[in-house]
Amino acid sequence: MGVEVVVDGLSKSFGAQSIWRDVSLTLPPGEISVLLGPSGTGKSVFLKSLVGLLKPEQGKVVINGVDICTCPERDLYEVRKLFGVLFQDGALFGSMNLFDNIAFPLREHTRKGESEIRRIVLEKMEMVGLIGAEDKLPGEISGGMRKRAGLARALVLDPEIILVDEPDSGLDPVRTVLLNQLIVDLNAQIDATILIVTHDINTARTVPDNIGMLYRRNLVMFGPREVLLTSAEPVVVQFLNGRPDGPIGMSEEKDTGAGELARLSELAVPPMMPQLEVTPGMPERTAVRRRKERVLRQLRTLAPSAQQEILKTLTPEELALYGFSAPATGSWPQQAEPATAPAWPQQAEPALPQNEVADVPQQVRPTPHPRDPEAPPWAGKPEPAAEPVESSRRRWFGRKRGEQ
Ligand SMILES: Nc1ncnc2c1ncn2[C@@H]1O[C@H](COP(=O)(O)OP(=O)(O)OP(=O)(O)O)[C@@H](O)[C@H]1O
Repeated sequence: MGVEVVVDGLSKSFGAQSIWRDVSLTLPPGEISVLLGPSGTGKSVFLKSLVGLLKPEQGKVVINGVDICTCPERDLYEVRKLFGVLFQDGALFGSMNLFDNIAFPLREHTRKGESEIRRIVLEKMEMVGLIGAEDKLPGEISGGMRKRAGLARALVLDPEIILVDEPDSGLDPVRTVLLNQLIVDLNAQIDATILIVTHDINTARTVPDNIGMLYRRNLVMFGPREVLLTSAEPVVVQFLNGRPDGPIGMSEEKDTGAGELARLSELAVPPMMPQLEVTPGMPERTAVRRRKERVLRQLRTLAPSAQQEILKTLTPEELALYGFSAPATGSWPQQAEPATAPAWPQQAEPALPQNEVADVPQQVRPTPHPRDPEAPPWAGKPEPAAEPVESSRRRWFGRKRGEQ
């Protein structure tokens, strides 16, 4: 199974330019997460910081107990072996054919013989559908093939963490969906922890288990996909609807007028789309079951709209097991206290320690846009405090790290 990546209080600047500050999130092991954000918000800088290519000034990135921001170079070298990175353009060497490009990390970082290298390279090329293209140069193939070759190269060292920078850039919608399907299938086969950086709405809505969003130098949120995809935060609604009016503008520092926000508040949050399933014949994604257990443990801390979407994914047996009653009329949720601590009948692992449950608020970031009358216009209209939805949204958006 992939390893957990814990990011705690990370801040990065270039000179006087602050890129993002105090970013905290945990990439759950073996799950697929997406980091969204408008252009220039520092998504690629975040990926490079995770793999130790850039050094944040503050905070930690802890992987297998090693803080890669402060560890000695030799420890960083070891931790980096856990990673496979697919850069935007595939980052292939133009003068090498695909076979040699994909074999490169094996020849550089291992002592494997050429026959073993050949076996591994062909296995990975088959996984990404590139068998037969071994002798092609990167300049002779399409953008989609280059991405797949980059993915094959990212896989040859059997990574436990895969970082993917904008898999959709330069691809048509069909190739994008095919690449997304490939990533989901790969996750089923190797159970690696995957983080995808993108601004493609369709990818965000269909691929990940968890979604985060960077905006104005802050991590607006990070958590189960249902939270962001049902959020009514103006910046999220604008982004998911791909609208010109709203807090996001050509300039990062755009001010939003009241009229724009009013138009935005009339927009519906797009309905949830089903998550991509693995291709028939592939192994199941074991991360799906682990995630379900994890998310159900934190269910009551989530916004009601997210709770509803999560409960809809449960079978009647799971509803009964977790102490939720099925809706009589199709309205959700009818949530009761679970009779017992959640436990799957087939669960082999011991019950989680208490503090693991207490970790949940670390996923819940305070909003940089507090909804009060003093807030700037882009923060949106304050809603009546008595509304249960609002109070629950405050619980999701307004919680400080460490608060229960
Ligand atoms: N090595 C660097 N030195 C100085 N500034 C940098 C460096 N790398 C990135 N930046 C700056 O950091 C900011 C964020 O860049 P980044 O590429 O991470 O954004 P992004 O969110 O990935 O954008 P896009 O979605 O357009 O790819 C930009 O202003 C960029 O100019």
